[in-house]
Amino acid sequence: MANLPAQPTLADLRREIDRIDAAMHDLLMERGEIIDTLIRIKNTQDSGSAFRPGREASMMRNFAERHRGNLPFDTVESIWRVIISTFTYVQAPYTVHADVSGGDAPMRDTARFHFGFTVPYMPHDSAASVIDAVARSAGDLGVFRAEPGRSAGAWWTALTGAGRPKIIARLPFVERPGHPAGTPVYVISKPIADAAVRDNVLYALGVERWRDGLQAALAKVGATVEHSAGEETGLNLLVAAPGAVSLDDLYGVMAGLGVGVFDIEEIGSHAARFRLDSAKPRNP
Ligand SMILES: O=C(O)C(=O)C[C@]1(C(=O)O)C=C[C@@H](O)C=C1
Repeated sequence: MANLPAQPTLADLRREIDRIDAAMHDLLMERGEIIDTLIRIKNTQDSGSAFRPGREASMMRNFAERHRGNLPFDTVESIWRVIISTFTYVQAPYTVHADVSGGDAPMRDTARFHFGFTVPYMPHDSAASVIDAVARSAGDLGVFRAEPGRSAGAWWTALTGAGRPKIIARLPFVERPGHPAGTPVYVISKPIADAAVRDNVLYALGVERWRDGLQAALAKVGATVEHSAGEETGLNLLVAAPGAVSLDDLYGVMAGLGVGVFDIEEIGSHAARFRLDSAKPRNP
């Protein structure tokens, strides 16, 4: 407000708004020049994907922590999600494939909020079809609803095996009551070696059957059952555990319960969720 007289006119204020808008536009174009150099440094074209979920999570955390004033944080988050996702796309074009078997509207809102409109959105009628599309692509992303019971079948078992797509993020990074695109989703991509954030690790756990006390026993090591699906061969679980928990710890939990395990495989990892407890903007 340094350039304004004590009693500004509407024209004075609009001049200031024009000055700020031009500065923001200049800064975004300058950001684009940095991205041009970053493409060479990161060798994005070789790996096929520029997505770095750990970096994105920490950027969003910083914005949530520093935000002040009357602009709703929803707007800040959506603007920067679009900036970051679009600059990811500028580095290496990708499509977002979404499993809309639980409804198209929430997935479309989520995809547009987190990836904007420049990045193509492709709906699929099953998780299997999303995983297949990502597996066949160079650097596409897939999104599934992360809420229990919202996706049919043990879709996560298709993520097992070296070279198969893996979960690389859980969105939104910043959780809060009344989030405008609050549907929690897992994001998958082909494995990106230097992109993994291991705050939370996800496992496909195949057991012979459900056993009372299974959730309580997993909770003792900080693990949770996120999804479960029964099949003729047994029960498939999608288990989330803190990064410090090892495969041996999980085998130990199952052995302690006397539950036979036929498979435990890591199927990805993601950054710890960050909670913003009030959706209201904080005042300066
Ligand atoms: O930091 C990087 O590695 C980038 O590619 C830059 C950038 C960004 O635009 O800020 C874009 C994509 C990544 O997912 C993270 C951040």
